[in-house]
Amino acid sequence: MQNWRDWTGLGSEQTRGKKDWHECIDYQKEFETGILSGKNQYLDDEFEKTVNAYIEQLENLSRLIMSCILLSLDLTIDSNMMNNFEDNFYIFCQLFYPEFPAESDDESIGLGVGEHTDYGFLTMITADRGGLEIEVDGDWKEIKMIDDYLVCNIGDMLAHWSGTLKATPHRVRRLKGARHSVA
Ligand SMILES: O=C(O)CCC(=O)C(=O)O
Ligand SMILES: [Fe+2]
Repeated sequence: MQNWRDWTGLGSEQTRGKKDWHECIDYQKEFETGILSGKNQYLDDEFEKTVNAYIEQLENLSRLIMSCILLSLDLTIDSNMMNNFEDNFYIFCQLFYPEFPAESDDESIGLGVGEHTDYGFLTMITADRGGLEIEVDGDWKEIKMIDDYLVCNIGDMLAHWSGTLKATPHRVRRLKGARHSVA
């Protein structure tokens, strides 16, 4: 494991004391020095190009969404305001959820991902099938995954920074069959 830029095995991540039933590979914005320094690890050069092209698109989309959110908060968008979002940080996760073992009575295992809010500003999710649920007024609602669409969740930092927006509580339920997502 190099500064969390690596593979995390099944059950190594926990939410609320329960093992999450997924494995993941994390990539982060790279820094030369400091606590977040470290290099991402890619399968090969071609894969590195693909991942970075996708991340660049997500960064552009995030800035666009942030400018819409600023407008909705009645904030004047000037270049100073948007500069705050130039020097960004991201974590890009490829997640694999294997089929949940039907017979398992292991109480240490929770869900695909247990209930949580993300700690960042925005999270963009795409997946090859459903399973993601968000909490609305105390009920869990399944999010339908639609081809060519992304799900965008508000994270703790944006909730705190805006003072009015709410971070989206979400989870991934136990699944029959495998699921892949990127977030
Ligand atoms: O796989 C998903 O749909 C969501 C993953 C997630 O909540 C996370 O990585 O924080
Ligand atoms: Fe999340």
